[in-house]
Amino acid sequence: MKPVLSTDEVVRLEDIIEKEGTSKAELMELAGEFVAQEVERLKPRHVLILTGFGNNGGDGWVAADVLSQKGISVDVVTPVEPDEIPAVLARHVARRTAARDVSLYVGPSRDELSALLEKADVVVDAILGTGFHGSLRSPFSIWIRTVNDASPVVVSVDVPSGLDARTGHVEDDCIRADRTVTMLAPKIGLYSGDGPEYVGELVCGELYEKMDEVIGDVEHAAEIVEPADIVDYLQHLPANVDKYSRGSVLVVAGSTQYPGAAIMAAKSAARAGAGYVCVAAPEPCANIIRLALPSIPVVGIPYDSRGSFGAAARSAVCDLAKKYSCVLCGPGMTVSAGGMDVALGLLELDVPLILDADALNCLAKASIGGIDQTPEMYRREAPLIMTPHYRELSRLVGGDEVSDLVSAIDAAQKIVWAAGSDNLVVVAKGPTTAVVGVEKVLLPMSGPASLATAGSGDVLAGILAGSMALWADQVDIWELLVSYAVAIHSYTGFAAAEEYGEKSVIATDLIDLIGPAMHLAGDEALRSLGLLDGEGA
Ligand SMILES: NC(=O)C1=CN([C@@H]2O[C@H](COP(=O)(O)OP(=O)(O)OC[C@H]3O[C@@H](n4cnc5c(N)ncnc54)[C@H](OP(=O)(O)O)[C@@H]3O)[C@@H](O)[C@H]2O)[C@@H](O)CC1
Ligand SMILES: Nc1ncnc2c1ncn2[C@@H]1O[C@H](COP(=O)(O)OP(=O)(O)O)[C@@H](O)[C@H]1O
Ligand SMILES: [K+]
Repeated sequence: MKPVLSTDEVVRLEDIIEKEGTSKAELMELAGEFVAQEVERLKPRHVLILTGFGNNGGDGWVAADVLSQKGISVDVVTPVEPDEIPAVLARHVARRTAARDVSLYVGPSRDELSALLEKADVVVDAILGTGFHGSLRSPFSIWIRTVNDASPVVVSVDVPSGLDARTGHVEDDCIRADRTVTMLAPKIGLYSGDGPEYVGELVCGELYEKMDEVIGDVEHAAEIVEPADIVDYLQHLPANVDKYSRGSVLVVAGSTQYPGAAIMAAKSAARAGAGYVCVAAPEPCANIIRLALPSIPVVGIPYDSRGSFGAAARSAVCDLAKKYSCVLCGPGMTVSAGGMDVALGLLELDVPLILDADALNCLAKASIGGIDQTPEMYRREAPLIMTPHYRELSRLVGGDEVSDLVSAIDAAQKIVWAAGSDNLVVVAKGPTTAVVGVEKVLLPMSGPASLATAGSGDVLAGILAGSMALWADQVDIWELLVSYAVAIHSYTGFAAAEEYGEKSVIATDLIDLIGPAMHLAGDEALRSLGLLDGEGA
């Protein structure tokens, strides 16, 4: 797994590295050299480097120096003369570079900049990095708009200029990069909010050769889960399994209004590997589910006047639930008094439990001011996985704003820290999904925007339930198993987008692609471990 840091922790890391004997001036040289190396890969003849007032610009000046010494023609744009650059380190490297064979343009007009952009094969954006805050000021607001209008090939240094590296928020405008070369470790803002829209391909220059010795001394905002990290869950089934030893899932879901959610979740659980899946649904919708899923038994449960779980549902569901390796509760069940009773009843059982969708809305309704105020409601011995999207997560914590990855991680941490249990994981679902436990925040591979379609969450909940049933006995770190399920869901998104087209994917398409998604994940894991060549088996 690869760490992702907050900007404050990046500063701490730089201080630690300095204490270990590598100065910030040396880091800037290494950063500039790394940028130059990444730019050189693109085989440009003419490079335009845009620099700002700070050390991000310093990286750009070093890159200009290195590239010009390799015989590449380099134009450097700066807002002020090198002697007037306020940041000391950046001023030093700017003066040095200005004396080399580069062409300098101080404070060019928009037309002059457009003309420079036209000449360039590659543009290096070293205008603003982690020091950017507030609203974009002139001339950078004009430069950024001019660059984006010209749409050249852009390599951004550390962070695309205009992106807040703390939150991923873009207030006014931001460089749209083809590649972002980030330094030391990726910043959380590259994954949050608007970040993924602007970053392009992300490359990290670790710069410091003994990074392994110091990275543990700073707090990680999150860790990226790579294919090799989930390889344990991609193994073949042992030959001697039977349908029960593969693990069983009870899907407590559906209502007259939303039988489809139960169908999708149950079918996904079976496709994800559970040997036996059963649905417990309000009696009036049980037949629809039976007809849709011939391989899955459906138990009709007492219901209310709206066709949702009724007053007698709790004991019926809880009696059944005890027999399963894992219970998934929530998809399509609506928020009803009976549903709330069912969710609270399941929390009291000693069975691995996934609460999704309306089960979470029921919990939110059962609490005043957020569930983190009443952790006794969800603190338990057996594993509990909650899978809220941003709006559900906001409801769970009493209405706090949850609008991006950073605020979603904050909200999820409130929930897990209040209970303090190792077996509790909140899956904060969004364009980038965070798997949040008491000690770890994991970022599994994200899927395509095609996944933003109604019912996609029901499929994820099913994949998670099937995976939990299959692997429950072999889990050390619940966050990792959950990350595996999120990654498989992401791969179904890519496979479906390829088959049906990005905009045409619907949630039911994802279900039959769970198997192919496991193959894709397996190939990628083996390839990253050097056990598979080329495009896969
Ligand atoms: N230190 C190290 O070891 C290493 C650092 N590294 C590099 O340093 C970068 C961080 O450098 P940094 O801290 O100098 O900040 P940086 O992003 O250049 O911006 C600061 C300048 O921008 C200005 N500015 C701010 N907001 C603005 C706005 N809204 N609109 C307009 N201007 C605005 C701000 O002005 P001020 O707010 O002070 O008035 C100040 O002049 C980091 O991203 C990485 O690339 C790497 O080399 C690795 C080693
Ligand atoms: N823009 C996006 N890019 C990638 N994945 C996304 C995007 N938007 C949503 N998703 C994923 O799609 C799923 C949507 O789940 P959810 O909102 O619960 O859907 P539903 O309630 O309709 O079943 C989540 O797994 C989420 O991470
Ligand atoms: K930048």
